[in-house]
Amino acid sequence: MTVRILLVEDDRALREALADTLELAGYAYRAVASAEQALSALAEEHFALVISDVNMPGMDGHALLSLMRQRYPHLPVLLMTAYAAVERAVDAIRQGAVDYLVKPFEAKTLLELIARHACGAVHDSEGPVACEASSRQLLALAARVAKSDSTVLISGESGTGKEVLARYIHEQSARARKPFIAINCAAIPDNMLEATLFGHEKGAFTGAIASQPGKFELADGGTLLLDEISEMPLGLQAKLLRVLQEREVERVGARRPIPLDIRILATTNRNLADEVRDGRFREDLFYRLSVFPLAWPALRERPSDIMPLAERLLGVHATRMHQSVPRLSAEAQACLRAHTWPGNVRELDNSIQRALILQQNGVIQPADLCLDMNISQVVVEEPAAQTLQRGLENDLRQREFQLIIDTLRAERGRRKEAAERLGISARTLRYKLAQMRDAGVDIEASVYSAS
Ligand SMILES: Nc1ncnc2c1ncn2[C@@H]1O[C@H](COP(=O)(O)OP(=O)(O)OP(=O)(O)O)[C@@H](O)[C@H]1O
Repeated sequence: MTVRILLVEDDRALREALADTLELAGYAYRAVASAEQALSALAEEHFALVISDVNMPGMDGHALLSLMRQRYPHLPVLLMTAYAAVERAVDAIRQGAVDYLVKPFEAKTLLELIARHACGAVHDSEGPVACEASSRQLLALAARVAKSDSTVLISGESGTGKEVLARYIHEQSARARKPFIAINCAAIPDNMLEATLFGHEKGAFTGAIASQPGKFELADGGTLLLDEISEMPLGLQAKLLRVLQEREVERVGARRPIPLDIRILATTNRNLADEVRDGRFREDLFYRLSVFPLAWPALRERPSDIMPLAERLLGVHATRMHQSVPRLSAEAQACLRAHTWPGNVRELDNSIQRALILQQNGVIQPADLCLDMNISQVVVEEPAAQTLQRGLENDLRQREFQLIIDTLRAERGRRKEAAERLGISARTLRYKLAQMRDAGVDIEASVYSAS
């Protein structure tokens, strides 16, 4: 999934610093110094997102934004504004910018906004969706470990996407053109698991009317995924350990070992170390499998993945159902963001599929998602655009408040210095602090509390 970003900033030092941030985070980008150059770049290639400064000589960021809105209505634009121009940021959002950043900002803030806005546009691309910073890191790590032949143990709650990650490792490996075989250890009865994995010779047991290769042999040259490995009976664990050590397999009822060239991946939604401690999982096998452990966090711990995943799943299922892709209403989006997703991505997947069936007129409403939550908490009784506008303005105010608190903290409460740092007069700062008090912010407590 390559996300290409256009960066527009006239200040050379800042442009280079931002470009470094993008590069380190693994984004492809093109950096230009003016709005005019940005328009030529846009005419030449496709970008998933534009990040633009507002104050630039020649055409400014607002003029660039309105031109982009006309020419590329679906292209998300993030504006970077100076503190003093915060009021205009509200205009920018009205004009169609997806968000704005108040300078100076931290790299982390920039990357979070990119994740939120650039990745949603890629629902038709391949590979796992990973927009939250932690997910991107996990995927980058998986891509690196894929190049080796190391055994990987993927852990995570049910439905977090462990199998998706396993496939990704296979596809990124030198074995990509060879088979990927997955077997769910929990879904096969104990007495069948051995023959299914190892294969059997004719007559090895009642009903074995012909010889049959096992999953290990079928995966030869490729990758074998042992899903829910914690459910494997202890006796079989010993046999599996032998296969991993010897790199050969013996069919049930056979004498001759068959050499194997396979890579093993395993998943678990239990804590395997606990299973070892309680005597349900062999310690030696645990160490052999977890040469390289990878853990998918629960979906609620990676909120920036929710919307991009919802968009991807909408695209996938709508195409499968020969339907055009409906839009998620602002209220439905708020519901998706607010839900805690105990069933992780699988629950989101189910919810999107239900919504595709229930939606009317190409717009998904909260009720169509059938989430087990109190929808009235999320839906405000006012038109969607107004709700959204109010949300953005609140968000903007929150960030302004936070910036003031952070600056006061950095200046150890000295107002004059803080005002200077913020680029506003001491009077404006007084006025803003009064506004904050009115809004219920305990300024002293916030500034002097441990951060
Ligand atoms: N990062 C992702 N990008 C795209 N789709 C995903 C992603 N993660 C999960 N999915 C989708 O969510 C569903 C559940 O994923 P998956 O089967 O990989 O989860 P799991 O952790 O292996 O679940 P279980 O523990 O129940 O076996 C699948 O339909 C999968 O396509």
